Amino acid sequence: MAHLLGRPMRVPGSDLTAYRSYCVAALLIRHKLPKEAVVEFQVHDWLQRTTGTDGTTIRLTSSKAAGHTFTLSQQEDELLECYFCHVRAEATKRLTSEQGRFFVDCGANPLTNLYADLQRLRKKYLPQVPGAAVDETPSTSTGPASLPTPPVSLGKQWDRFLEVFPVSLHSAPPSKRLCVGAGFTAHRPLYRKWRNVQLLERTSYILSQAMGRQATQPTEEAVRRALTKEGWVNNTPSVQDVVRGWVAPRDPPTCSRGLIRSISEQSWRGLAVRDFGGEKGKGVVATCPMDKGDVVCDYHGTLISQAEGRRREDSIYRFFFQELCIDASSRCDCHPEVDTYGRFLNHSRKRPNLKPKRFDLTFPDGPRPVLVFLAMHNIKVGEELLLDYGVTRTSFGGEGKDLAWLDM
Ligand SMILES: C[S@@+](CC[C@H](N)C(=O)[O-])C[C@H]1O[C@@H](n2cnc3c(N)ncnc32)[C@H](O)[C@@H]1O
Repeated sequence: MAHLLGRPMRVPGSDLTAYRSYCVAALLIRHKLPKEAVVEFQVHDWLQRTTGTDGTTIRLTSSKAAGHTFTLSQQEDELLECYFCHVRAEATKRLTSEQGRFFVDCGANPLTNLYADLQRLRKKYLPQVPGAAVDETPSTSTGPASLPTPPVSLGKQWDRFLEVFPVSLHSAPPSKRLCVGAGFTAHRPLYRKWRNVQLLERTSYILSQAMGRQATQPTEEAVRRALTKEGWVNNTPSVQDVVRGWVAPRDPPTCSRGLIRSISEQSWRGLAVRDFGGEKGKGVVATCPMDKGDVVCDYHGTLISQAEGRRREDSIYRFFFQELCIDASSRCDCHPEVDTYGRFLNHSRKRPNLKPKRFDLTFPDGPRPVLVFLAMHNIKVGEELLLDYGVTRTSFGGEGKDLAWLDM
């Protein structure tokens, strides 16, 4: 599915375990990480990579390596991105809680024997993949400060490349002449990455076309028809890759016990807080594909009456619904160590993908209403989760303020 290391590798598929392990191994070897640290990567730390700093920066949060940061090379970035979007997303789809697991096996268990995996992989892949050798030269570094960093800031270049040459389903990749003309002298990795992104978009588009309304696994014939209709000549996903890319929809969360647990433990899966910078600040993005109707997370805070909510000091973190208000201005007493997701959800009037819904649930300490957000349609990995706040300028103190974001 993705073209990595200069030749196509099938992801996901029968070699899923091997592929996943390859990603992990590449990282471990390059950065000499203790495997415990890797297993304890936090999902949102990983996602900080998208904030546009130099390349992809990962921060470790485990007790042994807390505060340890390193930067990925472009190849590692691609490997990890593919692992994250396809392999991990598929493996963790049915988990109710990710529990901070980052590298997981096909059963979504944290990886434990990474080096043994690596040995098998080297035998399996390296003879077939010229130039894919993982750099195992012992590092001269003695600590986090001297870990290797890539020579060029591809993260930044990639952001700019995308602005100049946006990826769409039908566009042709930019030619070398165009790339060089636009100032991208080291254009090859950017070009390859551009094609990978388009391939992924095309795969998921064809899947959506071929699946039909029942969202059942499409037949090869249906995929072939959908591909023929598009008439793409290059960078076309194979029929088999599209079919393999299908993931069974999850059961709708009718079980209130599951919902109560997710709320009580704040164990929402497939979410990450991302800092968009500027006035927008933080927001929440999907790290797993979500299906229409999924409960994404709750709005967690102190439940008070509307009247009390209005009396409280002006805060952007109050959510009013029906006769109630949830105040999430500060961290809640029940999860003082967690930044809960709901309070970071940004607004969109024109393209919301979440809608709020009230449930009246009976918790161990008694009944109470909760406010959760449901996916309005299927959501892709990396998509920002947005809801229509349903507010006007006057709700935010009215004229004089720059509230252009309310119209987005
Ligand atoms: C509940 S907070 C959302 C999280 C917030 N972005 C943060 O970093 O804490 C609501 C505030 O986020 C900002 N915001 C929400 N949606 C936005 C958007 N689409 N564009 C820019 N800013 C937005 C506004 O400042 C708003 O008052």
